[in-house]
Amino acid sequence: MKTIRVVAAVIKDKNANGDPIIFATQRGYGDLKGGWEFPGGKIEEGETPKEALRREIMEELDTKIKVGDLIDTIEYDYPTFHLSMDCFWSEIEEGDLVLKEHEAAKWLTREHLDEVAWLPADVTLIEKIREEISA
Ligand SMILES: Nc1nc2c([nH]c(=O)n2[C@H]2C[C@H](O)[C@@H](COP(=O)(O)OP(=O)(O)OP(=O)(O)O)O2)c(=O)[nH]1
Repeated sequence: MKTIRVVAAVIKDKNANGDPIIFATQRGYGDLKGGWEFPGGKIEEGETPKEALRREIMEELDTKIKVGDLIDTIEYDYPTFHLSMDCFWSEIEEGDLVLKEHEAAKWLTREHLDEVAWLPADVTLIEKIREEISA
């Protein structure tokens, strides 16, 4: 089975109460349309994962991000390909997260992480995020 290498940004901020919030986006096209994910996409030849992520977020959301630590690399078998996805904590550096390709987006607090229908590959990542922002 072919492997697709993807990078995803878990963009973190704080709400008015000072609670951490995470930016989730809903896929606007393709087989997985309607599913919720973290913005990002495929790594192109010659790019490092972090470079790929900055490029993707600029293309999809017209926003510059600062890419921080790796949260996890998700390995998941879809029916037609294997996904290997590096997921990074990220912060907005400049821009307003304009939805250029996605259908919708939401900021979620820890308590509301289960409110959206995540893509199947993202479910274990959500558990990890929940643990990491509980501190
Ligand atoms: N960006 C992103 N992709 C995810 C997540 N979870 C998950 O299973 N994926 C899958 C969906 C896609 O098959 C692949 C990402 O590729 P992509 O965003 O370039 O999607 P695509 O194939 O529609 O893009 P394109 O070639 O048409 O530009 O990874 C996630 O949280 N974020």
